[in-house]
Amino acid sequence: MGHKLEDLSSKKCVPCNSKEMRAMTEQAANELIPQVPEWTLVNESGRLRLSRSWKVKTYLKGLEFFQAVANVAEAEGHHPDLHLAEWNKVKIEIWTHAVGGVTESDFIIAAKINRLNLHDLVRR
Ligand SMILES: C[C@H](O)[C@H](O)[C@H]1CNC2=NC(N)=NC(=O)C2=N1
Repeated sequence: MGHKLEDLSSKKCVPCNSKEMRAMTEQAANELIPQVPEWTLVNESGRLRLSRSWKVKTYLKGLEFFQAVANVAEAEGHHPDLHLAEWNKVKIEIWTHAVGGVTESDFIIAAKINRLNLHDLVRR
């Protein structure tokens, strides 16, 4: 990945309760979004979050997917919202509850999720 203005996936999340934690503006978030392909920025009544959906091969593979994401989340101390609906539809939403919006930590987690090898779990 070279040194493309600090690859997000090689950064660490900062604690959500840290003092310098502030929600990003929509403009700042839009500038970062190209660095997390397939994620979209959604505005839920003024609160920004990152969202991405996948179809998994089986219900159990959905849970395996969640376990892989949970391992990233625990390592970073930053925890995405995990949804599994209609047996094979996984949706992950990431936002910083503590500030009611998105922070760089959310982008870092999204970048790390993008690097998971999900080949065996998701439908093509
Ligand atoms: C103290 C600790 O950092 C906080 O409780 C964390 C845990 N994980 C978290 N995850 C997310 N996504 N948002 C938070 O505000 C948050 N808070």
